Amino acid sequence: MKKQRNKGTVGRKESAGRAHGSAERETGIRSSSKRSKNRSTGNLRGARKQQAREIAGLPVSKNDEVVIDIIGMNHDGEGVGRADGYTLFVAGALPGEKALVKVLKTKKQYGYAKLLELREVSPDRVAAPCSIYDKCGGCQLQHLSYAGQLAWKRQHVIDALERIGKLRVAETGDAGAVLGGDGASEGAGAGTGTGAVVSEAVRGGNGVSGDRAAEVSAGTGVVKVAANDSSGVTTVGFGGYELEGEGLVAAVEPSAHNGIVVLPTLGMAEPWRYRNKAQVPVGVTDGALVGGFYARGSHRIVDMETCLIQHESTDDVVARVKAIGRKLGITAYNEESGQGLLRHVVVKVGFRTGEVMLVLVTNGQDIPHVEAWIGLIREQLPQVVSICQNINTKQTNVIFGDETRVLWGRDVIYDYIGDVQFAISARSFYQVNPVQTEVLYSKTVEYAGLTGRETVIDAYCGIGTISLFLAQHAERVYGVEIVKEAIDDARSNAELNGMRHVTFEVGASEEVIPRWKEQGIEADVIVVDPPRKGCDPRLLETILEMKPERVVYVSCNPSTLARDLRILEDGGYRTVEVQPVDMFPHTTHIENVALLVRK
Ligand SMILES: C[S@@+](CC[C@H](N)C(=O)[O-])C[C@H]1O[C@@H](n2cnc3c(N)ncnc32)[C@H](O)[C@@H]1O
Repeated sequence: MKKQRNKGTVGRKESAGRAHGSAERETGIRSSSKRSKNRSTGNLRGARKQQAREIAGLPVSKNDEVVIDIIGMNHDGEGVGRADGYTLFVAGALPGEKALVKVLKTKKQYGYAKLLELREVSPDRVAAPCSIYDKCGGCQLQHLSYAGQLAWKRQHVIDALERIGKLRVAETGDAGAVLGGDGASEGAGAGTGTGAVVSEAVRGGNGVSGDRAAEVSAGTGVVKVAANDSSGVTTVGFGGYELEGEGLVAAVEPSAHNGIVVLPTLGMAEPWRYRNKAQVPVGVTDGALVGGFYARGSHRIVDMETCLIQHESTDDVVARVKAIGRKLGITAYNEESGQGLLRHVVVKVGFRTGEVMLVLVTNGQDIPHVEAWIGLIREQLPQVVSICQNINTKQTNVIFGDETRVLWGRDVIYDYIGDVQFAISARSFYQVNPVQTEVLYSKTVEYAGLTGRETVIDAYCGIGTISLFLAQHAERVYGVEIVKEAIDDARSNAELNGMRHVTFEVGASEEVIPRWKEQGIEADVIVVDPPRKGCDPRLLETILEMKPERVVYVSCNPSTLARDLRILEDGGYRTVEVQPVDMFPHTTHIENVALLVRK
């Protein structure tokens, strides 16, 4: 039997800004069994629950409604609350909020609850601008202000370094630091530019529980930062960062000279419409061809007209392709039956060049009325310079099949990161946020400290984007990557840019680099950009044996970054600085670049 509340269920969007500060302020647990006494099965159910609770020894059980304080946010972007010391994850709740939640599921160590009503609202809560935010799984943090997102990402990195890497993070000074206006930082963490003073008092009295609490005040407001409880939860309050120029920056100066400086996250001045690639699943709803996104936690396709993190061109291309498909009577692929033709519409956009590639992923070779299709796309979408078909007849979640052919136009589009030109094919990997990629790579080059005379190794080089960026400032660059097609792209991109001093090899970094060492190749700098699982231990061993002056570690996973930094520290390196870069605004992804020098 479903319990009714006088206030209805709130979604993240609805709950935004819905303050209930004057409402009842109890923090106790409301047992669902107690409140169901008027119902026929209530007593029995209550007794069972009571029993289960006693057995499990948990302070709450399923369907209980409790008012809890949200004290942190986990790596999935869910609010973390405590009910009598028991951890509850609550999607859509933010640190600093008090919320009425309903327990959905309990496990021994933690459980999940649904947000019913906000009793106290975080000042960092914003109304998500996207109309489908509640249904789509693409973004997780739109209900948190952008400044709040950046602060949380930085704190998440600090937590990982301290807890997983057992590394010492520099405390930011009593006198504070400076918010940089241009994203530049000088030396180890001393920011330059205009802006506000940032100060952080450790074990500060901002009322947040945890073993470390800090308060940061900036010129534009107050940032409360608190961190760390024993369950690995980051607790953080937000606010007070300033948007200026190219990005949102704040540099923090360490008070002591020891410890790693973790710079404030480099964010985007305009954190919307940043993606250059969309992969839109196509299906049928009520008999009509639709394309959009998979509803959260399912494989049901929901139609979508606009995605606020995609380039504007993408909306237009997808809408017109769907309309043309409907007009020509194209069938949509059905995952369950394996029938139907059109599986995905993939759109790639060159931000700098404006060129667009359209890829129709089909469940079969033949596209009915293909000439009419091409004609209409060309007529309606002049920015499209390449129309490709990729054939995928497998019953799989993998988007692309092995065969790609050009239906019309070129087989690649071009784009630039900085001054380096890249050719992007239907299948080639290319960073999805070109604006922030330039920020990330510029920081990588800065950390590499190149004068033009160095030999650099770029491990896990993909299509050689970092290698070519580095090659503009180095005497020789060696790149290694395990995927052959990526190395083919890397070589053609080197040629495209007339860079002959870059050598690429296919293979595992942990096998190829030791071989290079045996061949007498010595690196002044080694750059690594591994997948989420981090560096292979054999590669770390080889780095320690090769003893480059600097190691620059680009990472998409703070946990494995922290683990690997520990190994490098133990082997004779010192981590000087870590720069979080926001490559994926409104999502929980965190990218970092770290500088290590030989002790
Ligand atoms: C995070 S991506 C980095 C790509 C590239 N540096 C960039 O910025 O676009 C990691 C890359 O490592 C490659 N990879 C995975 N395991 C590898 C290994 N053992 N050795 C070399 N490359 C590997 C993947 O194929 C992928 O291209």
